[in-house]
Amino acid sequence: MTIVKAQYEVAKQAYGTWGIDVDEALETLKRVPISIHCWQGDDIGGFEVNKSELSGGISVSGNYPGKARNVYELRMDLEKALTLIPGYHRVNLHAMYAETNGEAVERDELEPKHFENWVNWAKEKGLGLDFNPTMFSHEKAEGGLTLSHPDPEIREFWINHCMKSRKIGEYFGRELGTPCLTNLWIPDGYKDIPSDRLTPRKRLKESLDRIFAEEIDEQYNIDAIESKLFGIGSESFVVGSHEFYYGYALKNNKLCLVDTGHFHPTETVSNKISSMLLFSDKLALHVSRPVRWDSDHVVSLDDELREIGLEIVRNGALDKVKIGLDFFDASINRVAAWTIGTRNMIKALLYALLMPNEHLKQLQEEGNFTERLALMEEFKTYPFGAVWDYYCEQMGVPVREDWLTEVKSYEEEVLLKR
Ligand SMILES: C[C@H](O)[C@H](O)[C@@H](O)C(=O)CO
Ligand SMILES: [Mn+2]
Repeated sequence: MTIVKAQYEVAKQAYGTWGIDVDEALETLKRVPISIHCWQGDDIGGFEVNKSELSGGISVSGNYPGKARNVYELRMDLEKALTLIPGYHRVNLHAMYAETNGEAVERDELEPKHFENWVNWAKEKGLGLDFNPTMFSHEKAEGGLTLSHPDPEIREFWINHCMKSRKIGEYFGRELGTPCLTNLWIPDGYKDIPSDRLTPRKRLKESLDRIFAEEIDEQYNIDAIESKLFGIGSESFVVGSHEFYYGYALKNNKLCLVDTGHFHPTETVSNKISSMLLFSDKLALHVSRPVRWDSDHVVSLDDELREIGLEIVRNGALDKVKIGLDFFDASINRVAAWTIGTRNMIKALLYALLMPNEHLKQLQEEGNFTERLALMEEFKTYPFGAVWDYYCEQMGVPVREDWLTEVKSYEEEVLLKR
């Protein structure tokens, strides 16, 4: 028996005394896909022929060597990261990762054929794909407005891009046998206090109605809309606020996507999940780590991440919440960034699966807050790490920090030669 297995057996006993079936928890965990965002690998550059500077009020800092310079390198780096992350996952693409054979193809002309290589790759690797229209880093988004722009021609361009994106999502879903989540995030907003909040919101609503007019089978494509409180350059007003999209999603049967960095600094997404799920069947997450602002730091196993995991698990929502990641750090090795952030997300789910959730709920119902707090605290030092290590071993990925050795060799052999 390996040490990892021996420690696992001890952990199993500890959790077993609380009626927690650890083997079953691992079986459940195996079936939860995380949508890994491709854009960590190239600092949200994309590979368009007529590529523009990053815009839309999002920003990446750092110049760690080895970023992917083309789609082949990006896929290669993703493959490396996937060998270090336990489980079966998805990759989340943006329209700006289209492959157009050196030809400049405008975003409103993108088609499934421009993503054929991604689909073939996903088939080969057994991955699902998710998608996003790219509504920034483009001359037509320079003023910070897209679907709510006062100019109908500009709106038309972005409406068409979104309609094309849904068709690409449908293609992914059809080809891969797992529905693609096509998520729409737009940067639209104003730096300073607006004199009219309603008109841009009316225009955004009309644009969305046009984009979603065509019914697409949810077996293939599921639409999501992502809100935001503020961005760089849209500090005072964002057209697509949470209330706006939540209202739209409820009325039009769309998925609301909540990004953990898109709220007021003291407002938590973990506290929204139960409310939102009382009114919608599904919701989507962009798990990020805002440090004082929507800074998109690599996800850490902090209190909020654990709380998100707990809210999903204890409310029986593992198949209702589509978990995606959204962070980008160019100051560290990018393959390591994916590995750290994704492993942490999975750890948070495992942590939640190993809690005596029903018992804790019961204590709360009984008003026994002393025992509720005592147990929640004691479980923080239960041998969760031993179960995690065993999961990694069982899934054929490096245990504990062993993955770092692999990232270091990959850095020397591949990344530093770029
Ligand atoms: C690149 C992503 O689409 C982007 O990060 C968006 O999801 C977001 O969160 C913007 O702040
Ligand atoms: Mn996001």
